[in-house]
Amino acid sequence: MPQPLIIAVPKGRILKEALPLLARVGIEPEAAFSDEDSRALRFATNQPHVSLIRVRAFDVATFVAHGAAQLGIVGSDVLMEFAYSELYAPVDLGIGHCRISVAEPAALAARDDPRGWSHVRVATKYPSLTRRHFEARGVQAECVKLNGAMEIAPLLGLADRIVDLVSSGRTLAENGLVEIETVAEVSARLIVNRAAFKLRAAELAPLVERFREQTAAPRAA
Ligand SMILES: Nc1ncnc2c1ncn2[C@@H]1O[C@H](COP(=O)(O)OP(=O)(O)OP(=O)(O)O)[C@@H](O)[C@H]1O
Ligand SMILES: O=P(O)(O)OC[C@H]1O[C@H](OP(=O)(O)OP(=O)(O)O)[C@H](O)[C@@H]1O
Repeated sequence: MPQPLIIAVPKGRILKEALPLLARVGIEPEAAFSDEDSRALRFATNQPHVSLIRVRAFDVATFVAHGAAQLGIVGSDVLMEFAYSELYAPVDLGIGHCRISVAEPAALAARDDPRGWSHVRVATKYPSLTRRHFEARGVQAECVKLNGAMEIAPLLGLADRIVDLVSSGRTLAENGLVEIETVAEVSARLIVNRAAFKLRAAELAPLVERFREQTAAPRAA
């Protein structure tokens, strides 16, 4: 019997796209996994030694970095924020596409010139990435850390600007904000605990390859 293998996947948006990908790789969770009312956190799969844990997006990286899970699926936004050295991210899964952008109220944007910024106050879920982004162009960023609903912060005077995920742009538009610049393009990645990848190479390397093949493979119509 092989050692237990735990794969961490985020609740929320990526999950919907991740499930068909996992199925193509040959991993199908028990029915309760897709039941949003289920309070269980760990789920069996069609492979007796493989289980899935369903955790918050940022926590996927933490579970895998500490070896509590061997594999995970996580947005590259999370990897850019934490830069865990214990994580190996070998496959861009081509799902969860969006971007991280700087945005500000439309009225401010009308008279603003980003080239003149020397200091900005930014509400964000990504303080580390935000500071690095602005530092690289000589701007000091003072960050107010929020965990969601960043788009309301400028309207209430908490910060002038935000750094957050943008996909359709609808959330920005509905809150009177406009995108000023893109910080990075985002997509979901397969992550592997580096120590596990070395110690269990015979098992994990072919599994990583299957993810790579299924990611590259054309989708059935
Ligand atoms: N609008 C979007 N379009 C595409 N992908 C997105 C979008 N928003 C988030 N993502 C991706 O999905 C991941 C999880 O985002 P989601 O918004 O579902 O989590 P969350 O609700 O903020 O997480 P949590 O509540 O666990 O903190 C993000 O890290 C990002 O990679
Ligand atoms: O450009 P859009 O298509 O409007 O998408 C962007 C929104 O999607 C994400 O939030 P999500 O809806 O996942 O909720 P959250 O605030 O709980 O993270 C992100 O934080 C934005 O608020």
